[in-house]
Amino acid sequence: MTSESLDLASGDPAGLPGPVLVRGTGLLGASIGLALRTAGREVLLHDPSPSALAVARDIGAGVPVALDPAEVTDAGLAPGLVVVSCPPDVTADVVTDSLRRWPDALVLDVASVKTAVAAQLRRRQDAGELSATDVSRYVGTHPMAGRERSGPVAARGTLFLAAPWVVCAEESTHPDAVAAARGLAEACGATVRLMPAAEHDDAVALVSHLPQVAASLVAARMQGASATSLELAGNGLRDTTRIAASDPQLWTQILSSNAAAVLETLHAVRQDLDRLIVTLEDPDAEGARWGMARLIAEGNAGHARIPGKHGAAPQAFCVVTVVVDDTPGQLAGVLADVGEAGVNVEDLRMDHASGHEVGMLEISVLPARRDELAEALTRRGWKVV
Ligand SMILES: NC(=O)c1ccc[n+]([C@@H]2O[C@H](COP(=O)([O-])OP(=O)(O)OC[C@H]3O[C@@H](n4cnc5c(N)ncnc54)[C@H](O)[C@@H]3O)[C@@H](O)[C@H]2O)c1
Ligand SMILES: O=C(O)C(=O)C[C@]1(C(=O)O)C=C[C@@H](O)C=C1
Repeated sequence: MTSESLDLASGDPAGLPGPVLVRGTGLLGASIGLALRTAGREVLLHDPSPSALAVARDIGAGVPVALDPAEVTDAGLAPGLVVVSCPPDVTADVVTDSLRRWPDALVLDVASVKTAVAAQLRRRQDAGELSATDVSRYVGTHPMAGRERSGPVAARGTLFLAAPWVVCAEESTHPDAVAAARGLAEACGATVRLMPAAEHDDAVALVSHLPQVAASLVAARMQGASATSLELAGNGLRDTTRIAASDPQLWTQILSSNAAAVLETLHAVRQDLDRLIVTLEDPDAEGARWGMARLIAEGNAGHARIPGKHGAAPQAFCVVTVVVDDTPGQLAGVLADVGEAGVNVEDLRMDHASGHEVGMLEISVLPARRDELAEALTRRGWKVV
């Protein structure tokens, strides 16, 4: 089966079955709850951790409910869709429990690796623990958006805006389950990508799991660094290590359930690393400099292929850097003036120079607008560097 061979129901966020019960109210679950609440949907929450549940409720992600179907049905709150957003290693159990507990509901999960969950459900069907009809009410999904932080405190209702949301339907998946997944993704502002689970897992090994491993490996080298060395750290280190702050428990589960595909990418990286090491062992040897240049150039070529903002073709933006005082209101002031200048902000980041009470605000804009914006901000009294 290929991505194209699926003939699936079209999505309509308005047709998303409700209420939506979110099982697992951490980063993903609470973010989905927030996005759906903003879209005016009814969201029910459940999490075995009372504190995760309470925080999700307090930030407005939904209303906690008991898992007792009779109690929930009596209250008129039987879920039309169950979203399983718990750790990968319990996802198949919670999906199975949801299919059994809510025989009229559609069920989907958001775990980062898809073939493992599908295989566990198939085994349960083969063992007679789930019927084919039960399994047809389930579809595996994966929003390609997240953060390096866990738990509902880190949740954002805007997390999924313009992000791809992969839906891995099988031939046996009921079209209503796919339509519900599409409705959920679109209600959260994401863009649906239909893809077989195996193709998805190979893809994320390369574009998500390898970057995590690379960031962790680079950041791990900093453990033994002296304070003096670390004070020199600039954007190079920060850009390459943001996701090194991710949850070790979550990533152990992700990497181990996609081990074969991740291993393939790591072997390729090892070959490149070995190649580089050889050139550096004797940098003056014939061909060594060319070898180094080739590796960096290969990186240039790979980087140029990474899609830009909103999944559009890669585009080089220009950065206007403004020095702002580290005081309340400065950021809002600069942005208001950018708005006044009529220039669209394509990306934004803020850095703090260590030891100085100022921030460096980097405003990415289309190249054609850079000089105009720099002049407009300078005229308004901002220090543009
Ligand atoms: N973190 C990301 O960037 C990201 C992105 C996309 C998808 N995902 C996937 O989303 C899922 C959740 O990840 P997260 O980052 O929100 O993790 P998280 O640690 O922030 O939240 C997980 C929540 O699940 C709860 N939980 C544990 N066991 C449960 C059970 N049996 N039933 C219901 N809830 C249970 C935990 O108490 C916790 O509140 C994972 O499967 C992950 O692979 C994560
Ligand atoms: O941006 C981040 O912090 C992420 O961790 C996001 C990211 C990714 O690699 O893109 C990480 C794992 C998830 O399964 C999906 C998204």
